[in-house]
Amino acid sequence: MNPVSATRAAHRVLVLNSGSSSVKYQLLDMRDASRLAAGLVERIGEQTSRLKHSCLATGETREHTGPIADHDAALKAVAEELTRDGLGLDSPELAAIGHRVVHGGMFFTEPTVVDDEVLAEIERLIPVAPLHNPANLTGIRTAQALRPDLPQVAVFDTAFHTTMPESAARYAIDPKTADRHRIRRYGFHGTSHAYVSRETARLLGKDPSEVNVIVLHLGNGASASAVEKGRCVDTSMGMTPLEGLVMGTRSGDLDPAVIFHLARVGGMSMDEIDTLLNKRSGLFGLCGDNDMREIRRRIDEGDEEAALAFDIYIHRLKKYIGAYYAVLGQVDAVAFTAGVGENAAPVREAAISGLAGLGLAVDPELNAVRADRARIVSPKGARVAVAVVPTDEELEIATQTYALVGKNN
Ligand SMILES: Nc1ncnc2c1ncn2[C@@H]1O[C@H](COP(=O)(O)OP(=O)(O)O)[C@@H](O)[C@H]1O
Ligand SMILES: CC(=O)OP(=O)(O)O
Ligand SMILES: [Mg+2]
Repeated sequence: MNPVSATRAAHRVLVLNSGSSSVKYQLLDMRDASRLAAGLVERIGEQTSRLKHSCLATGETREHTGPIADHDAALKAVAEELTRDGLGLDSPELAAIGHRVVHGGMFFTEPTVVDDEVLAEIERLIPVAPLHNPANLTGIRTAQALRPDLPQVAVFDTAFHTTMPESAARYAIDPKTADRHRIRRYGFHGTSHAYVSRETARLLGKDPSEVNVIVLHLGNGASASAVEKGRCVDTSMGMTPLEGLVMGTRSGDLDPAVIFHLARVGGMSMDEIDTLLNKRSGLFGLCGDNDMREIRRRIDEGDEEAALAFDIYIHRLKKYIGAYYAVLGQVDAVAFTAGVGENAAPVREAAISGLAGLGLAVDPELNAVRADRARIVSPKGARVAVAVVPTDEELEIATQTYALVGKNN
């Protein structure tokens, strides 16, 4: 902890992680990085929206169901919950509000205090992040309206990946066309990849500058990254969060000609294809379920459709582990994180199986342990560690926000 910050009157940070139909939030006390309140608003825009709020100080949890029309209404509902706990946004103890912004393009390589120019640039990037950036913008604008005097800080999913070499970031298309339309690999989930690669180094008792890590962020959206001595050198998501691994509802990698074929021969419109690949593909498209828990349950009951979806998911994951092994040349750890990575032991086991030639294995007993802490699940003395490292995007956003606001004070 920084002793200067400990004496600051304003030491709380509210973090807003606005997704396309949800808002996750946390209020943290940055003197010890403890969580004061946390919650989630889901299914925004539907009749059955749900707000789940926990106050860590009192141990109280509240849940409301009912229509929440948009992100603006969602944020106002969150502000009311915080006020009920005596943690309202009007508190002088609040130092800043940190926002996850999914697409920062090439422009934003670091967390940034929001001003009109920053807002305009996030807005210009909407065409390459149509599901995410509009929600992030609404979050920022509503927060500004509630506390116009407070610094609003944007923390970009893309920032950690801006260290990628051109050989990894460029697609093999004519550079003039690419530059005109800002087509390149940006990568996403960067806050998570940064946090998890650092925590993995810590777990190994090393400095991040001493280790090479393959991070597998497997949530609803999923991405892999190759992190060399603390810097990202490749990642599986591309210009948008559609490329790469098989995800909950997104296809990941696909022959681009499939799109021409669906349009020309299948008679589908571009919007229909977009919806198909982003919202009705991946695990959901393959077997009708996007939740790994449900897929495992079906497999246990002998469901072949679910088993094939699982195999396709694992095959893609294994390919990326191999690819990033080759990109890095030497690997110290493979780290599994996010909802699936942290909880689904069969996914870790299947993805690593058969990779003993690369020095990779999981110990079945260690892998079966359920715990919230970072841990190694490879056999003792293995050449490469396989680790489970819980991600904490909200803590990372709060830390970056507080550091920036402190610098500017
Ligand atoms: N116990 C579990 N076993 C297997 N999968 C799980 C478990 N808990 C959560 N998951 C998976 O995690 C996913 C959500 O991950 P999360 O990182 O919260 O995603 P996101 O932040 O993208 O919404 C769920 O869809 C589910 O598939
Ligand atoms: C960028 C991205 O895919 O985010 P999420 O996993 O939250 O959808
Ligand atoms: Mg997530």
